[in-house]
Amino acid sequence: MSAKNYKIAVLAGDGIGPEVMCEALRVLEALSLRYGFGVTLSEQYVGGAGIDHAGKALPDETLRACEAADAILFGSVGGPKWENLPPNEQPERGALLPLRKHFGLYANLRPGICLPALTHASPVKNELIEGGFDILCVRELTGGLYFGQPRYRKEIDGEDTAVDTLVYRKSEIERIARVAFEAARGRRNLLTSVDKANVLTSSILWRETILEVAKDYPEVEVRHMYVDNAAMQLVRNPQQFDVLVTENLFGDILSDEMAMICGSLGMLPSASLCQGSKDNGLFFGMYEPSGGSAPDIAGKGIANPIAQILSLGMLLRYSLGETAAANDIDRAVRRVIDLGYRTGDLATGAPNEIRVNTAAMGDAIIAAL
Ligand SMILES: NC(=O)C1=CN([C@@H]2O[C@H](COP(=O)(O)OP(=O)(O)OC[C@H]3O[C@@H](n4cnc5c(N)ncnc54)[C@H](O)[C@@H]3O)[C@@H](O)[C@H]2O)C=CC1
Ligand SMILES: CC(C)CC(=O)C(=O)O
Ligand SMILES: [Mg+2]
Repeated sequence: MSAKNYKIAVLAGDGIGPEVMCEALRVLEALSLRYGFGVTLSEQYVGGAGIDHAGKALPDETLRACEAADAILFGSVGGPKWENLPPNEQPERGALLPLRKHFGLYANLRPGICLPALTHASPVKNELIEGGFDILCVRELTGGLYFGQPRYRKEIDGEDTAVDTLVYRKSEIERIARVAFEAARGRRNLLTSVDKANVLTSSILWRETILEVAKDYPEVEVRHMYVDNAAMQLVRNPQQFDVLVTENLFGDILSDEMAMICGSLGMLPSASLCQGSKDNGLFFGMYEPSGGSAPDIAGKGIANPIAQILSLGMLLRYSLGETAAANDIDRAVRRVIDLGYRTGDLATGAPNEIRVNTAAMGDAIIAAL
């Protein structure tokens, strides 16, 4: 039994964020009792909630709480209420991206696991994914189009014109490549690097750098794939992938596709980790579902809390080193899915399904821990 006390900044955010966060915190409480570790939560406003309560998307107090924490558990931000604000004040550009940049969270791990019992919830033909599949998307998170400068909108030659810049430094590609190769080494030793090297100069550098880093990992087979083909191959034959590494925008898009072929965006967690590890092999990180605030279902109590709960599992594993507790979460989620528990996003109408809302899915997972 450990006698540790961990500090976690909890940023539930907007839309379904608070609803799914509530279930993750109940799971955390159950695990802290089971394993005897203490948790001090600092619950803070972020995103639209930050704007409404403190006048900006990332209030100073929220940032300070994150800086003081061992890890950040994040919900989601954004929604129609705030989308007409100036772009840099909106929840996404005013809070989420600055948090990623501030903490240098360049390595975004998105595990897309299609559990065998969920193949029927996937839009992919079932004969193509019999037995499920397991893909790890390693997305570069602090570079590329989302951060590149210059970025502006102004009148040029009498016409309203907008510019975003896709820029990557070699060192940024190299460090994400190493994360991906290390991950592949512990899995099926297969790395697919996704780029657009037939068109983009940044992708040519990306591909060259991947090949250079590959020399340090001779046991890992490297495949290169253009992003348009990758989008198609994911629905044609997802089982061909093991680890997939790609730049920020491509990873954003492909990971939503990956989530859906696993059954639902509500299943896909994520870990965003910073450079290097603490002395003990653990990382500072921010953990959040891969999806957004889902305004279309927010406030109804029907969102799937699994992505948030699995994100908590990643936090326990990568930032706190509470491996047994993390394993309990993964096992419990598999068990409730095997037992037939389904929120609306996963339901197919099969006779053995037990339709549940957000809270009841939380109850089922806690009971299965
Ligand atoms: N990390 C974050 O905070 C992110 C925020 N956003 C923001 O979220 C807002 C909505 O964006 P959308 O493009 O609609 O994407 P979204 O990911 O919020 O929703 C897409 C679809 O997936 C469904 N969905 C997502 N999570 C679900 C869950 N846990 N359970 C059941 N269904 C779920 C939604 O109901 C919707 O039909 C926008 O303001 C966007 O900028 C989007 C992505 C990530
Ligand atoms: C606002 C976006 C950059 C967030 C997003 O879509 C993501 O992280 O997947
Ligand atoms: Mg996204």
